Amino acid sequence: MSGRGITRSPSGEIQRVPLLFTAPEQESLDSPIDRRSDYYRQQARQKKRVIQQPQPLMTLPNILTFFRIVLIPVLCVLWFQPHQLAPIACAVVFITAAVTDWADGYLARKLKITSAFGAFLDPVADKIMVSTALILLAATPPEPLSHKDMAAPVVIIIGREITMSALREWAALSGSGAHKAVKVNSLGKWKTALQMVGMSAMMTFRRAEYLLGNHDEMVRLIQLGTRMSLVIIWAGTFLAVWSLSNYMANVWAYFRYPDGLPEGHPAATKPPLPVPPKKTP
Ligand SMILES: O=P(O)(O)OC[C@H](O)CO
Repeated sequence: MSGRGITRSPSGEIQRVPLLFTAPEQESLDSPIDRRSDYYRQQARQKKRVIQQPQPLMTLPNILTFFRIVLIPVLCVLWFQPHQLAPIACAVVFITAAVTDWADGYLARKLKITSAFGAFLDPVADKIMVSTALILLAATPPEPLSHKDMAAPVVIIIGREITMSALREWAALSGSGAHKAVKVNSLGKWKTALQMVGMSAMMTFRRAEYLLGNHDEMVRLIQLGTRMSLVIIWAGTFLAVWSLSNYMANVWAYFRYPDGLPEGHPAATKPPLPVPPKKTP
């Protein structure tokens, strides 16, 4: 039996697929070539097949998240247009995306249509949106900022997002409950909100003298606004590092104490969840 590149024996066991240019006897868990694929194959053998319930995909919150992803190429195309209104159009596109970020979560909770797919897609869309906007701002920094001013927060935030995605993948692959330790928390939401506010403000001030006037006082105000926006982005950068260390601490605590934190542990501030009473038939 076979499907989507996976070959199964009649007994249901996943069969070994030989790697290109590698003799079967060379394949081993210690080989850097195939350590990953062997690991996944072993995991697949060990895991019981879970019956997956069909999940609704095109719910209103998910459509909003998809819309946010569609806005990314729109932002990229608009960014380099020479038209005087292009910078403010970019700001409008980015602010719209930021609003959908708030709206999709709100609607999912309000309409009680949260889904595992939405929980996966939402942070991914945020990461792509934030990283794209940061790269664009670093490529053409608004006056009076330089490339140097933008470089550090951009590198820290994008590095953090890559690490965070890898941490989630690793937690999910461990096959245990560790994925719960990396579920989006309020600190993660605040850091995204702060970054989006900082970037929205910076885009609004970018070349704003075209619309607001080119006299000295106005230019000074616009430049002050741009500097303040950078301060907000730095605050978002600080929260990004803080929330990452928080997620890492959660994962570490999970693997160190899989049965729950011991009494008196500094992180054991929350009371244990009440155990629901067993239903009697
Ligand atoms: O905690 P993160 O980095 O996965 O991000 C949180 C999301 O952006 C919240 O919408």
